[in-house]
Amino acid sequence: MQLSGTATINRKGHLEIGGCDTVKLAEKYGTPLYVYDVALIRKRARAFQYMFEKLGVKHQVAYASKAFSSVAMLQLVHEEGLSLDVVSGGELYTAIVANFPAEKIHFHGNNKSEEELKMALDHQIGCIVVDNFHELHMLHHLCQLKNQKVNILLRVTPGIEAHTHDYISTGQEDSKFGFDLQNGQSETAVALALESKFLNLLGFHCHIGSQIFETTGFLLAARKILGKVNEWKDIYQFTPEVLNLGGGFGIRYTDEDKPLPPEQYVEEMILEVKRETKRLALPMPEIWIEPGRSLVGDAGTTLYSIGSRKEVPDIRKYVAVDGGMNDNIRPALYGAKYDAIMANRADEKPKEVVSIAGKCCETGDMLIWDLPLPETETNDLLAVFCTGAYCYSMASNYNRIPRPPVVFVENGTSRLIIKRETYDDLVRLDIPYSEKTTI
Ligand SMILES: Cc1ncc(COP(=O)(O)O)c(C=O)c1O
Ligand SMILES: N[C@@H](CCCC[NH3+])C(=O)O
Repeated sequence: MQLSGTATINRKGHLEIGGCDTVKLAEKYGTPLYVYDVALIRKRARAFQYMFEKLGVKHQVAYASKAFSSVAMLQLVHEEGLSLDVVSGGELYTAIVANFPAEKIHFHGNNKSEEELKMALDHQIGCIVVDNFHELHMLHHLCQLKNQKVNILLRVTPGIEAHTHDYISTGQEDSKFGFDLQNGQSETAVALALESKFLNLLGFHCHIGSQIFETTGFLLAARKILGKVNEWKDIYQFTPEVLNLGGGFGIRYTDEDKPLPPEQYVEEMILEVKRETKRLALPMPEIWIEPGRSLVGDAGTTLYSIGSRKEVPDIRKYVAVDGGMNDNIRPALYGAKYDAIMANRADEKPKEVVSIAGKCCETGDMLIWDLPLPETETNDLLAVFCTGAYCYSMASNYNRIPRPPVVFVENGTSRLIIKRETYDDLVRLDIPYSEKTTI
């Protein structure tokens, strides 16, 4: 297995990330523990911006904070010059606490509440990505009440089947997201938005899915949208300032995955949009993108302590760790595959094949099937790679298990950025029955 970013194996045979020995990190912070390689996040952030700058194309690279959001993470994202995509009042609140510049925040979601839209307007965020007619009317009305104008993009569904898991495919016609591009919904939305003196229509957004390894779908989406723009331009005297092609760029979880470098996704998109706008004599729009997983996914590693073992003779060896579907729901939810090594004996050759079980009371709580490892012992340290995206952010307290802490490592220094939950945290919102509280 190929190590990512600054990960390496040190002279003691321990996995080291960001110049920090993972065995020491586990001693200091306990396990399970999420460790983020800050240098790798910075590298990815720069890689996504590089081609836009090289080719002189106006752009925004907005980090999709659903992948992993915390105050420190958003501060790092801002330090690297990115914009931000939020998808709920909670993600927006985190951005505000992190002092993220409001004008660089974009608000997504297929069912934003009135309260969430008011919050976005109160903070005068950069752009609201309007998903449906209900939201379009509600936003117009709220702006009218406040006598405030807001920038919007219309999220369109281009009718593209991305080659990925059904649950994370979003560009197909039969989707809960966006205005359909083919059946006239998008055109009606354009007309309504342009009629409103409170909605400043910047352009269009589409997001075709997640963990995508090729550029075809993105290019096809761009062509489809620009084709419609061309049809509508004389009717509405409107051409978009912004074309947002979403996120979804794939990463390597295991050696089976073959993602493209960030620069290639961006370069091909830019060239396609340039070609198509030239062909149709349309003005070149700004291009915005929204990478989530590809900015943080392989920068995250989860450290677990190995506990119990169970052998089913001639069938399987189960090795259990002190976390599982609470801190990484992806194997149970999507059948996602991960790679791992023994962090405290990373220089040893595999001696057995084991299956890594989580500690939840669910048969499906299996993190990795059939993993070659050196002979495992209780208290060995397992490092599961590529857990930076959609692991902490989708973590739960199922079985009343506290969520693990998160540390950033960089240049030999570790820094706690999210504390471990305590048992007290778990009961913090509980109201004892004995108080006879009535609502
Ligand atoms: C609208 C939107 N933008 C961006 C993303 C980020 O996707 P990814 O993490 O695959 O880059 C998502 C999630 O799939 C999304 O729904
Ligand atoms: N949570 C998904 C990605 C969802 C993206 C949201 N649109 C995953 O872990 O792969």
